Amino acid sequence: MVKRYGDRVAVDGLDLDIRRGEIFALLGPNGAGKTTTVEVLEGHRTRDAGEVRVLGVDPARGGRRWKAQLGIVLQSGGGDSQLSVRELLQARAACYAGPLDPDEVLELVGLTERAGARGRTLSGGQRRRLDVALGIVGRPRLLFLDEPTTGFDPEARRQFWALLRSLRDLGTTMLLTTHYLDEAEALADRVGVLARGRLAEVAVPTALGGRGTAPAVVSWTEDGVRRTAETATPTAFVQQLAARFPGEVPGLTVARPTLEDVYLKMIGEHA
Ligand SMILES: Nc1ncnc2c1ncn2[C@@H]1O[C@H](COP(=O)(O)OP(=O)(O)OP(=O)(O)O)[C@@H](O)[C@H]1O
Repeated sequence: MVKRYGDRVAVDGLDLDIRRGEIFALLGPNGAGKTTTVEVLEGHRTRDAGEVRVLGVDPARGGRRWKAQLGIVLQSGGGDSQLSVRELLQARAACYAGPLDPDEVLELVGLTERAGARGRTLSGGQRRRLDVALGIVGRPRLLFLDEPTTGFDPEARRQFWALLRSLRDLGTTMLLTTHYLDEAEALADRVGVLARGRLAEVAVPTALGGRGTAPAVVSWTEDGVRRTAETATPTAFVQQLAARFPGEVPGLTVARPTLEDVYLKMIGEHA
């Protein structure tokens, strides 16, 4: 898929398959083309070239029945309304042929106690939950989430992850964009890294950038100095190291590259 804005190529030959029932995280620096990609898939933007199918349909030609199978979690859709949380959700549910029960959705996103509150009196995290509730009440087969947990406190983020996992268990396919690599690691079945409108790599989070086979870094403190060594056989290395010390090896850690490490390296190479 190709998308240009004037002479600027925002998406440059993207080739991507998202599997039914998976959570796919699209990563990439600001301006990499994530939002543009998602908007083309949603049918909100036209593309300049390439073939795109979403639930078997070209988004440029998708009709109402196709649209009704998509859920889109926008950045704060209902937050400013005078309507109550329940009324907003009931109004949205009425747009669909086979919606979920609005009260069950409130329960699922943890907003039951705020059902009577006006949208604008919700906290930031509660608004985001409402955004998700609005996105899923139509029982979508495919859910798009654009940076869903921005502004969440750590506990709310964990709860939100659990919510997305339970949606996956119900069979919902999800495409999310995020700048939080821990979020991608915790949630995604696969991640794709976009850099300058091109896909640098698609992999399961534990294998991205050769992470699964990368050497381990062993660190310890010896004679008051912090030492590190890279090794493909950390177990043998630590055994030898342990033999040199009478008890515990001071400050011992064994680490593999984090998702953030490989991501930053990948982005650097594609800059
Ligand atoms: N409507 C537009 N008109 C012109 N250029 C645009 C438009 N929308 C996006 N762009 C450009 O296209 C490129 C990709 O933007 P896009 O918003 O898709 O990136 P992104 O990966 O979602 O970034 P972010 O992480 O900041 O949300 C950027 O260079 C951006 O300036």
